[in-house]
Amino acid sequence: MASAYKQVPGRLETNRDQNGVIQPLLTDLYQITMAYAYWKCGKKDDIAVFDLFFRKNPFHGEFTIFAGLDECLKFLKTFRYSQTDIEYLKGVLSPTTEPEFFDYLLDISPKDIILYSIEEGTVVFPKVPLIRIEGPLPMAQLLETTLLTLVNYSSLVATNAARFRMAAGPEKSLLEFGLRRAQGPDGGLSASRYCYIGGFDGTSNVLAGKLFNIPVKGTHAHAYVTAFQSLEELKERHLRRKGTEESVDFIEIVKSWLHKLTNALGDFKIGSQMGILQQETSEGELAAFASYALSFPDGFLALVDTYDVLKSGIPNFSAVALALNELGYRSVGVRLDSGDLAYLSMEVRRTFKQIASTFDVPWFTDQTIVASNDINEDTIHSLNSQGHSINAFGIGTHLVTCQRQPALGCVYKLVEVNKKPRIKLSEDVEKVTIPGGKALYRLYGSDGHALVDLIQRLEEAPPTVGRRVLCRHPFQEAKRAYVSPAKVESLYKIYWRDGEICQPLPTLEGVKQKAQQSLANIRQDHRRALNPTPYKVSVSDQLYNFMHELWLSNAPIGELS
Ligand SMILES: Nc1ncnc2c1ncn2[C@@H]1O[C@H](COP(=O)(O)OP(=O)(O)OP(=O)(O)O)[C@@H](O)[C@H]1O
Ligand SMILES: O=P(O)(O)OC[C@H]1O[C@H](OP(=O)(O)OP(=O)(O)O)[C@H](O)[C@@H]1O
Ligand SMILES: O=C(O)c1cccnc1
Ligand SMILES: [Mg+2]
Repeated sequence: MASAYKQVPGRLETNRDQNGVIQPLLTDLYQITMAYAYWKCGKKDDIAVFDLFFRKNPFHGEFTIFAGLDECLKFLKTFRYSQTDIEYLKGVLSPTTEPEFFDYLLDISPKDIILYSIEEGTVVFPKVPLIRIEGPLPMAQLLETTLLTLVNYSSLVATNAARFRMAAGPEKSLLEFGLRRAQGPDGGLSASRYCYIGGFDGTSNVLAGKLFNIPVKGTHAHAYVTAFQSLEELKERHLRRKGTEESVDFIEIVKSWLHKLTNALGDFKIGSQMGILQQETSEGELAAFASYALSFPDGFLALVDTYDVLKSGIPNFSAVALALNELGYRSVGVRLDSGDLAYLSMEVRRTFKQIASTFDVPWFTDQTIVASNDINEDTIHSLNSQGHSINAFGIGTHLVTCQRQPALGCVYKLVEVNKKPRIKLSEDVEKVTIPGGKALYRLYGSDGHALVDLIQRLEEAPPTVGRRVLCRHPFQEAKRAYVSPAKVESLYKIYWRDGEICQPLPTLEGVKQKAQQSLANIRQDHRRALNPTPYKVSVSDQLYNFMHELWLSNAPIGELS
């Protein structure tokens, strides 16, 4: 896998990686057949404008995080058909294809393309072009599928991650555990990268950590626990007292702590049982925990649900943690991977508190409780309403597969050719495109929150602070409002021109921060999980009239008989 990623040396980017699978042939065949037909009928130098946008926010929500731009730009930077690509295409296209077309393809590059885009990480809304591509029609057409594949899943999973973050709140640690359940290795890598942008703190995916500089984190699996049956199996039993050369028999200390715990907490009602009883703990589990602690005395975190969380996992974990403490090490906590996570986390916390006061180890109360097991956004909301004591969530399947909505419907539509606007009509009004190249502004109210996104024609003067501007619903005539913005933000920048990236690109960390800031700028009611308020996306009066005139002139008048 690592070799699928290659270093891309660049003027503005250093140490950035590009996924080797992203190349000009990673597209749909029809892009190439259309390019041929454009070329053959004399349209190769026509100048086209395409908009990339989506029509509906995912997950019954009212916002989306725009992601994938960095990869789109790297795709432009490396876009070249290789000799073997051309040989392959010669075998795929019809034998009647003129040979000069293949010379044209061999030579083609995005040097005459201009790419305008919203900044990666920005909160975006339906109908708003996220990216605008201007340039020779065949080249602009050839970019469609690849740009869509780079933006669609990235934005979807970043949005999903942002929703999990909002559900969990800013204090909880969120770890992405999805690689094993993702849609293939590339889906897994993309998920790790874009979940980080959306607000996760780390991933268990080691390659993602290396490639994208994301913190890698993890615990251990049930296999590690079931690999042990008794303390006798442990070949290594010794641990150094922290900061000294003194080596002591750690296993003896662990055993004595289990004794102390069962003596002291014999009457402590934990769950439905009357106390911690040594005969109910699993010795194999104790051996697994002790041996893991010997390997990671400063980072000990145990998976406690293999046999019975309250009767075995927690007593065994506590014995090992207190033995570590006796030698100067601080354990980290536990992971719960089954059962009622609200109830168990509360019982575990209560037990930690009791142990903390019984043995005068106040820090023990705050040992980390990680929860995992098929967690989705609703589970987190439900846990919040029940009350729980979980500090960190490990989330895989539902996060990376975006179970609630597996695709964001981003599309790429032609809106202008040779300065002449194009409109795509549809029975479904929502599918009618907004013609021509457009400018985009986010207008803010005096409380600092975004009020509306305003799309204008390029030749219009930008809205200005304090000056009333008419914002119209793009399709419903009666829906319109005046806005006097307290702040106006122009959302497009040119990222690609003259064959190179022409903006400094933020780091992944920068994009992550942008996402959080941008989310904070929209009102809470747009962000809430249940029945959020739609954010307004409007067009200027001039654009409204322009598009509706074009609509009428393109819609054939029927004849009834
Ligand atoms: N308190 C809770 N409130 C709501 N959902 C919960 C709560 N606790 C756990 N869950 C969720 O309920 C589901 C329980 O799934 P399931 O019954 O398959 O697992 P389990 O029996 O606990 O564990 P396993 O089968 O993995 O041993 C999981 O999706 C989990 O995230
Ligand atoms: O549940 P997810 O959100 O996908 O999170 C990832 C899961 O991966 C591991 O399970 P494992 O593969 O060991 O299988 P399990 O379901 O039997 O625990 C881990 O214990 C989590 O439960
Ligand atoms: O580190 C973990 O606990 C982990 C990693 C991947 C999947 N499930 C759990
Ligand atoms: Mg599991």
